Amino acid sequence: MKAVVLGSGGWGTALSQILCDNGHETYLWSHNPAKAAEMVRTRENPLLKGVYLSEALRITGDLDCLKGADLVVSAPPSFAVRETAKKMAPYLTEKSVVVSVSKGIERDTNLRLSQVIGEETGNLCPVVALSGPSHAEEVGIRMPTGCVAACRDADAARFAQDAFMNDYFRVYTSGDIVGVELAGALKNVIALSCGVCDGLGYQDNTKALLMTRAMAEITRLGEKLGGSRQTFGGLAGMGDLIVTCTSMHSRNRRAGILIGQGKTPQEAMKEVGAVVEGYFAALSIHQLSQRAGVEMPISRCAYEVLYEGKQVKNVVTELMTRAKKDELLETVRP
Ligand SMILES: NC(=O)c1ccc[n+]([C@@H]2O[C@H](COP(=O)([O-])OP(=O)(O)OC[C@H]3O[C@@H](n4cnc5c(N)ncnc54)[C@H](O)[C@@H]3O)[C@@H](O)[C@H]2O)c1
Ligand SMILES: O=P(O)(O)OC[C@H](O)CO
Repeated sequence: MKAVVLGSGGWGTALSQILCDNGHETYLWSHNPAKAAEMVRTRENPLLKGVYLSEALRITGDLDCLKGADLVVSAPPSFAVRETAKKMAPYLTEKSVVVSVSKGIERDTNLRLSQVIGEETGNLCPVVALSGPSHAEEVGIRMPTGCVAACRDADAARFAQDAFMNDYFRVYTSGDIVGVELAGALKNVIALSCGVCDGLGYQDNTKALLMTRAMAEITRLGEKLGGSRQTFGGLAGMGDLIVTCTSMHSRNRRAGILIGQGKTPQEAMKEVGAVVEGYFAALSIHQLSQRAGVEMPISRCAYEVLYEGKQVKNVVTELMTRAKKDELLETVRP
């Protein structure tokens, strides 16, 4: 099989290495030809330090590598998914399968990323969402990892499962692409918020409280928008929430730590030096939850800190002193 990965950040690079390990003819495309040339020379990506890229992996800045591709992986930051889909569109056929691995919601349209790709490719071929607890740094060194390949087209989901699965990368299929994509985008804001707790010096009780109540609000919005409740308890939901809220690999969490320590969001993102999707998602989620009439106190507070300059200390007090509620019934005590 011929596979092409578009987007040479840490994640696109780690996934291209999996496809290569699985014996597929694999291309890794960078939108920056100079960066592609440097990776060819060093066999390393500065965004995935310490991972040697095998000689069989073809690294290029030439889009013509898409000619005859069976599998196309869309792996840019979410803000560049539409322009990347535009670039792949002329090369796709009805037999192609696109796998979307970015985690976010498109700004302004609030579309899921598979919907954005579908729009730009005229829904010519199926788009599978691959998501789960999977830091590129660990996949790159072949640590056992699990993800979900979700698509309404079960054959396409199985095609992606077959392409990626091996003895260190386990892939489950799912028909709930809505839930899988939303879970991946929503958890980034919570990972950032968890980092803020760390930055403020709060410890394990606080983070367990935050993660558990975040699951409740993420699931509430996800279900309202058509996702399945079970998905939010699975790898793309709970699994990814755990890994991003607890790992120092997480760019969202690291940005949050810096904000908790007093940096502005812009300073924090600059210092992290890689894409912090939670910053962008906070805005879309705020709009989506307002439109759907779903209460999301943690995500709303993150939005207020990131976009309205609210002080993090005030936000914590506000969250802790909200009206008294029943945990299961979600009702407020009069
Ligand atoms: N890093 C991970 O562990 C991981 C895991 C799962 C999912 N993801 C998701 O994958 C997506 C990409 O993240 P990443 O970690 O690989 O990013 P990264 O921060 O490592 O790198 C971003 C990459 O995007 C490239 N880029 C910038 N503008 C572009 C454009 N207009 N067109 C194409 N490429 C462009 C940059 O050159 C860079 O290579 C994000 O949505 C992220 O949430 C990341
Ligand atoms: O580094 P983060 O916070 O963007 O998280 C990366 C992945 O989503 C982890 O599954």
